[in-house]
Amino acid sequence: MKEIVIATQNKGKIAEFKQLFEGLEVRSLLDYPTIPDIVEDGMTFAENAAKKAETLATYLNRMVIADDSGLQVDALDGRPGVYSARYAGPSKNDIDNMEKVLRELKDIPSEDRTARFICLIAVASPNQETKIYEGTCEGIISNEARGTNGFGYDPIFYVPDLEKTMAQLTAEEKNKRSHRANALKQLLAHKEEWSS
Ligand SMILES: O=P(O)(O)OP(=O)(O)OP(=O)(O)OC[C@H]1O[C@@H](n2cnc3c(O)ncnc32)[C@H](O)[C@@H]1O
Ligand SMILES: [Mg+2]
Repeated sequence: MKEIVIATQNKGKIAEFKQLFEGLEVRSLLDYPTIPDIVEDGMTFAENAAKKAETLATYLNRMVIADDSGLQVDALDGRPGVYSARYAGPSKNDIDNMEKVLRELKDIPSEDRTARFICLIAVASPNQETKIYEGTCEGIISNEARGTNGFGYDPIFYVPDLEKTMAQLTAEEKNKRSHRANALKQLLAHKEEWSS
């Protein structure tokens, strides 16, 4: 395998997958601008990941992977969850999304600000059953945004054992422990299930 296609338009994810799949050519939806938007109308990360991977796999007639991911905050009953990208509205603005979470947690003490990132990676190939792998990463929602690395909710996601937010980690540090890295480890550990 020389090339991997990932059904995502998210530049933050693409940059991480390029590092995680070191040595492989990584292509994404940004390389296929004529493909219509894939509507993420699933109730779960798994459904959305499968839909993104299967849509592009059918279109390109080849194996494609997709990542559906998000933030789950315990004090918010799991929100933003599958709505993470559009939590503060359809413009998918990271700052607005973080501000909304911080506002909703305003009166919540740090011991009750537990949260996790979740990533579901789907592998789809024409005429084959889609396989799904999961990774998580535990943390605490900080009181303010800190750091400029990464993307999405990284500046408000505090990693207790490193005493930094995810956005204060280098790409290498994030890629050692992230939900995406953990899902990818599962995918690679079960290669026999999807490679043919
Ligand atoms: O669907 P694609 O095109 O892959 O891009 P997207 O940004 O819409 O991606 P999702 O539908 O999977 O939504 C995931 C959202 O969850 C957040 N998120 C996911 N992984 C993250 C990470 O590693 N760090 C911070 N936030 C993350 C971020 O807000 C993403 O936009
Ligand atoms: Mg999306």
